[in-house]
Amino acid sequence: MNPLERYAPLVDDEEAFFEACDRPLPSVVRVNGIKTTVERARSALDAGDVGYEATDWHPGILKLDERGPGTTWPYFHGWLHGQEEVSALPALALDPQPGEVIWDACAAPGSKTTQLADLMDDTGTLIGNDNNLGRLSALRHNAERLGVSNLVVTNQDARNYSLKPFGEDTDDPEAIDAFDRALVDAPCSCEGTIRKNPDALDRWTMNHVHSVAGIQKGILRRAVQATREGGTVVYSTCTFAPEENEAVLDHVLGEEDCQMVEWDAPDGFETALGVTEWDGDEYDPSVELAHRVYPHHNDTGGFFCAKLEVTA
Ligand SMILES: C[S@@+](CC[C@H](N)C(=O)[O-])C[C@H]1O[C@@H](n2cnc3c(N)ncnc32)[C@H](O)[C@@H]1O
Repeated sequence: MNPLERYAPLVDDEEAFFEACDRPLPSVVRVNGIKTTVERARSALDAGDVGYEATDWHPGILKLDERGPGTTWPYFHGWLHGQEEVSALPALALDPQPGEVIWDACAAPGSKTTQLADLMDDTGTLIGNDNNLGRLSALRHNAERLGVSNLVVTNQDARNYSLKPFGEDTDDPEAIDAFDRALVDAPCSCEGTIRKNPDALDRWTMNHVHSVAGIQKGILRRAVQATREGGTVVYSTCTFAPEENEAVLDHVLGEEDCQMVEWDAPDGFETALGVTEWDGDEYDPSVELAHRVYPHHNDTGGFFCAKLEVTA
C-alpha cells in the first residue's frame, strides 16, 4: 500500500492530492538579498534568457521554466539559491531580526540557514547546527557562495545541545536560555518530498515514523529550553504524518513552558489547519494553529510548519 493513502481522510481533495504527488516538482530559486536585489537577479535571468515566473506570494521566489539554477551564472555568483518553494516558509514564520541570536538546530545543507541570514541582514549571530558532519560541509559551502558572514557552525546532537554563556565556565545545560529565536527543521520520514525524490517512500515504515518522532520531540524540547522567555521557536517538517507533526507539538506543549502562536501564511499561499485528532489520539486544540501544506495546494512539496512562543 502507498503510505500516503493513510492521509486521504485529511485532505480536502483526494484526487488532486494524489495527482500532485505524482507530478515532478517545479525548479525554484530564492533571490539572495545579501548579494543582490530581486530586480537585479531578474534582469540577470532575463539577460541569460532563463525563463521564470514569480510565485504569487513572494517576489524573490521564482519558478524557473526549465533549467536548474546550477547552470546559470547568477547561481555561481551567489545571487540565487535553489530552494523548494514551500521550504521558504519556516524562516518567514520565525521572522528573525537583525542583530538577534538565532539557533538553527538542524541546519544542513543550509537553505533555511542562509535565508535566515538574509532576513537578519547578515548581522547578529546565527548558529547553524547539525549532527551530521558530512552535511555540514554543504552548509559551509552554501554559506560561502551566498556571502553569509554572521554564521557560526556547530556539530552537536541538538537534543543535548549545550552552549556555555559567554564568559561563564559552566556545564549546566539549563544555562542556555540564550537564543532570541530557534528553528527546528526536523529530520523526518520525508513523505512530502515524494515529488522531488520518487524513491522517498521505498523504505517507509511505521516504526521509522515512531522512532524519528522521538528524536523530533527531543530536539524541539531542547529548542524551547534554549530560547529566552518571549522568544520564538518554529517547528517544521516535510512530512504529513501527524505522529511527527501535531503529536510532537502536543508532547512539547505538555512538557515545556511554551504556547502555540497564530501565524498567517503569506497571502496567496494556501494551507490547511493542524489536525487535533488522529488514529484515536487527541491533541492540544491549539495545534490547529499549525499549517499543513499539501502538494496540490500551491504546486509544491508537502510540508508542516508551526510557531511557538516560549513563556518562561
Ligand atoms: C530536514 S533536514 C534539514 C534541512 C535544512 N534545514 C535546510 O533547510 O537545508 C534535517 C537535518 O537534521 C539533521 N539531524 C538529524 N538528527 C539530528 C540531531 N539529533 N541533532 C541535530 N541535527 C540532526 C540531519 O542531519 C539533517 O541535516
